[in-house]
Amino acid sequence: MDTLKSMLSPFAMNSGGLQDTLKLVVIGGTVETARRASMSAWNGFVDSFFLTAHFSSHDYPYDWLMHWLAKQPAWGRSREFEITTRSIGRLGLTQSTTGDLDDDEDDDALVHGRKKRRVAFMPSADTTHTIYYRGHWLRVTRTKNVPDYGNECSLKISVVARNNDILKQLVLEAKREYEKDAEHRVHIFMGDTTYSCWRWNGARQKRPMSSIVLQPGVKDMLLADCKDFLCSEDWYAERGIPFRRGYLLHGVPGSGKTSLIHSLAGELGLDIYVVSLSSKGMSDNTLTALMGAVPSRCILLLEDLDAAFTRSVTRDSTSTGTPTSTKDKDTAETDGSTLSLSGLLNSLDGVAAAEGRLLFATTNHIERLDPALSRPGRMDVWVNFTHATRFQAEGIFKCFFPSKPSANAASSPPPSDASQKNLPLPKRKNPSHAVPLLEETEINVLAKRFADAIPEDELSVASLQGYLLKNKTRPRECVDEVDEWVIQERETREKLKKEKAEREAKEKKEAAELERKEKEEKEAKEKEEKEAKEKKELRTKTRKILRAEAALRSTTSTVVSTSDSQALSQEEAQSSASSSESSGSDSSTTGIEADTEESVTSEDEGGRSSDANLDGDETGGKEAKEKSEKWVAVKGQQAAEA
Ligand SMILES: Nc1ncnc2c1ncn2[C@@H]1O[C@H](COP(=O)(O)OP(=O)(O)OP(=O)(O)O)[C@@H](O)[C@H]1O
Repeated sequence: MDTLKSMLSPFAMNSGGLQDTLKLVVIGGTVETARRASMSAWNGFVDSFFLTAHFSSHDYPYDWLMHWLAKQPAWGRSREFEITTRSIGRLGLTQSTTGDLDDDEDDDALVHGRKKRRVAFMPSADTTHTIYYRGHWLRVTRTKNVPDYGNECSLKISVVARNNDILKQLVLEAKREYEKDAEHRVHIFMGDTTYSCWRWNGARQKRPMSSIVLQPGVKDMLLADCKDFLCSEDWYAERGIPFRRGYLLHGVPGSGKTSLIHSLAGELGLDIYVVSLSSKGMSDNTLTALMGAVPSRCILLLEDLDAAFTRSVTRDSTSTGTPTSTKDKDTAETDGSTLSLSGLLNSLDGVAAAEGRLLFATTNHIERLDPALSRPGRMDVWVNFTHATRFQAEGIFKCFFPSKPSANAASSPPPSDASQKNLPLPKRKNPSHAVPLLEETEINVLAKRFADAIPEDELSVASLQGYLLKNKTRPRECVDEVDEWVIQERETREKLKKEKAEREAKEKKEAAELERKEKEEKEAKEKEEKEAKEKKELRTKTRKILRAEAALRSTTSTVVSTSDSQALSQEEAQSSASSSESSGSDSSTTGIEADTEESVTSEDEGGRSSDANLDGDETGGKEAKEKSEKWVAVKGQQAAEA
C-alpha cells in the first residue's frame, strides 16, 4: 500500500495542476460539441430555406458554370481558391479573372520559344464559397467525386430564395457567356470503347471555309445541303423519313477531307463526334451505344471507313463481317474488336440510331466498301477528292499570299464572306515572319504562274501546302523555284514507289518462303503419321498371329507331352532343320523349346519381338510372320501325325 502511495505521490503532489487540466479539457470539449451541434442545427435550419442545384462534370451545365465562376471577381478576394493553368471545362479556355497573375497583356508572348501559360482562379474543391449574384448570396461547393477514372467533379449551388428563378437565370447567363466564348472553337469528342461513352478531346480553332480550296461549287453545295438538312426536321417528319443525312468523302490522302469537315463544323456551329471503327475493343454493342448517345445536332465522323473491315471486306449472305482467318481471329481475340458490318449498318440507321446528326465518313479506298454501306439513305452525298488541280493550286497560293488591300477596299467595311463569320480577329501584333504584301495584280500573276507549273491531278494539296509553308515569306522565289520542286517531288515519289515495290516484293518472297516451309513441315508430319499408323496396324496383325500361334502351341504341347521322347527328339530335329532352312536365323538354333518358351511365357514379349521386327523394315515383319506360320504348320503337321 505504501509502495502504491509512493508511486502516485508525484501525481498527488501535482493534483491541483492535473485537476485544472482536466477541467480545461472538459470545458473545451463541451464548448466544441456545443459549437458543432449549433452549427449543424443552424445549417439544417438554413438548408431548409435553400434551393440547391447540382451539376455533374459529365454534363455541359457544369462547364458553363465553371466557366462563369472562373470569371467572377470573388475569387480574387477569396481566402481559399484553386489556381490552374489547365483548360476550364470543355472549352479549352482559361479566363483572366480579377486575381489573374499575368503581368502583361500580351497573350501570344513566347517564353523560350513556348507560349506563355495563363493562370485562372477557380473555386477550390470541397470548400463552400459564398458569392453575391443579383441580390442573392450563392453558396458554391465543388466536390471531387471518388476518382474511379478521370477527374470527376460535381458542383452544388445553393441560394435562399422563394423560387428557383434565380438559379435558372444563373444557368442561362453562364450558358450564354460560355457559348459566346466558345464561338470560335469546334469541340471534338472521341468515342471511348471501354466505357461506351464520349470523351471530350479538345476544342480547336474554327477553320475558315475560304482556307479550303476545292473545285468550284463543291464547298457551296455541301454547305447549302447541310444547312438545308438542319432546318428540315418537320419536312422529314411529315414524310416519315428518318431525320438523318450521310456524306461520304472519298479520295486520295491529303486532299482536304478532314479539313473540310472541321471547317463545316465551325461554319454550322456543331461539335464533332469521332468514332474510330478500327479502335481496340470496338464491338457492335459499343458502337450502338455510342451512336445512340450522340446529341441531336452534331457531326458524327467515321474516319477511314474502309479500315474498319480490313479483317472482313465483303459481306455475303453468311458473313457477319467477323474475322475469318485464324490470324485475324487471333487479332480480334487479343484486342477485343468484334465489330461486324451488320452491326455497323444497324448502328447507322437502326431503331436506336440518333436522329438529326450529320454523318460524315471518309475513306481513301471507296472500292473496298460494301455497297450496303454506301447506299443512299446511309450515304446520301458522295464527294470525290482528287490530287491538286491547277484551279486548286492557284487558290491555295492566294490563301498563303494575300494581296495588299487596295485604297478603296481599305476604307470599305470588311468583306461579308459567310465563311469568315464567327472567326476570331487576327490577334498577332508582331508577326515573327514578315510576309511581304504584294499588289493584287502581282499576286494574280504569280498565282497563275504557280498553277501553270503544277501538273494537273498529280500532287496532293497537302504537298503543295508543305511547299508553300516552306516559302511562306518568299512569294516570288516560291514561284521561281516551283519547277525544280516539282521535279524533286517526282523523283522522291519514284524513289518511294520503288522502295515500296521492293519492300512488297521482299515481303511477298518471305511470305512464299514461309508458306513453302509450312507446307513441307505439314507434308513431313503427315508422312510420319501415316508410317506410324501402318506400323501400328502391322503390330496389331502380328499380335493377333502370335496369339493364334500361342493358342495353337498350347494345344500342341498337350499333344507333345503325351508322345514318347523319341518322337519328340525326331520332331525337334525336323523342326530345327526346317526352321533353319526357312529362315536361316540364329534363333532357330535354340530349337522348339526356345520358341515355345518365348511364345508361351508372355504375350508382351511376343509383341516386343514383333516390335523389334517392326522397328526394322517391313520384310522383317513378314519374315517373322512366315516363320511363325511355318512353325505353326510344322506343329500342326506334328499334331496330325501324333
Ligand atoms: N483542298 C484543300 N484545301 C486546303 N488545304 C488542304 C486541302 N487538302 C489538303 N489540305 C491541307 O493538307 C493537310 C491534310 O489535309 P486533310 O487531313 O484534310 O486531308 P485528308 O484528305 O483528310 O487526308 P487523309 O485521307 O490522309 O486523312 C491539311 O493541313 C490541309 O490544310
